[in-house]
Amino acid sequence: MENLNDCCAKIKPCGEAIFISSRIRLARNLSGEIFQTAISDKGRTEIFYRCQSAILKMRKFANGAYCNLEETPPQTSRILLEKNLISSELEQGKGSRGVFISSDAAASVMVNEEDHLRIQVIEGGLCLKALWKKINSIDDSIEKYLPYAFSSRYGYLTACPTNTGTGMRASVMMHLLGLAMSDDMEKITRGLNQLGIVARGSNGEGSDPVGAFYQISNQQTLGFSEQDIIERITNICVKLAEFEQNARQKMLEENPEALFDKIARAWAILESAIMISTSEATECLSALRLASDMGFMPAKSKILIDETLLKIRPAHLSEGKELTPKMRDIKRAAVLKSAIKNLKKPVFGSRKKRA
Ligand SMILES: Nc1ncnc2c1ncn2[C@@H]1O[C@H](COP(=O)(O)OP(=O)(O)OP(=O)(O)O)[C@@H](O)[C@H]1O
Repeated sequence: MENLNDCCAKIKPCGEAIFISSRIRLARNLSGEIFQTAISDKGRTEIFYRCQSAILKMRKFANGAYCNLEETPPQTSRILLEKNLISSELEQGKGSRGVFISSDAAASVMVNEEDHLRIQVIEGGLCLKALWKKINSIDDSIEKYLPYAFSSRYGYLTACPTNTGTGMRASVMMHLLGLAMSDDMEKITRGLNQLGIVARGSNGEGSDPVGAFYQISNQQTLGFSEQDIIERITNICVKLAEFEQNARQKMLEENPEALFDKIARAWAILESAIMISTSEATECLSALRLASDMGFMPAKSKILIDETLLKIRPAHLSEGKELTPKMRDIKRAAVLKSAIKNLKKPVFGSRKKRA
């Protein structure tokens, strides 16, 4: 089995433009077993070991890394959370629970989260169709060893009824700063809800869309096939990206001063702050991301910007040390100052015709 840190190091931001990353997760439970919400500690531990033995029969997980969250220091589990390898529900949960990470770090299986199993795959860009093939094959392999709770009428049975059916959430993380700056996101979010789609913040359920990073995913899992859901989310995300491009273009034509001011201020803050919070830093980096997309900074700046967005998050910043919030804010400002030195300052005179 691989070392957890080496495995995590394989996760690298890829500097995509509007479509940052795609994710599919499947919620699965073992047939005849009590759901997490009502199970005893002993029952939870038994489920954990049953799942562990099945998952480790697959080479990609046996050669990957494994983390038992009951025995893991919070600094390590926070790193896994910040890398999106686990959810906050698993991180904050109690009792026997853990995560198995594949050798390429692109797939992970959480055990004893809200459901007995939460299988997930993540990749950069808009690629839900390819991810579906991948996760479907992982799901089939696990099912060879673990019989799933399944009803021919309802589909996969889950701890929360909102996941029953396919048990699938397909999501795309998008950078929608143009729409957010034009105050259109509230209207769009309402429209999406009417279509059974939800726009969450970048940290998932209940999180704020700091920096206009939105995660677009399906709300409905019952009555549709997996392919239908994937096609629907893909089409909607393509449409949203079109709206975003239009919002950027409109801003440039009708109110360039506001756009340039936002970017210039972001640069100035990152260059000179003495202490800075994660959310303020994320907002500023988000503005530079937009500058890079719109041709005011080199396109390749996005790789460094995305790496920095991860580096400034609390657990990554602390590097295993106990830092107070103030110490973190001071260190974050220093990290940003040095990152900025490797970027070209935005120039507003020259730009590509269209982002
Ligand atoms: N497209 C994506 N790219 C990268 N990370 C993602 C993406 N979608 C979700 N995530 C991450 O996955 C984690 C869980 O997200 P979320 O809470 O929305 O879903 P869930 O736990 O699968 O669903 P549910 O709310 O139904 O239990 C979060 O940390 C979130 O940042």
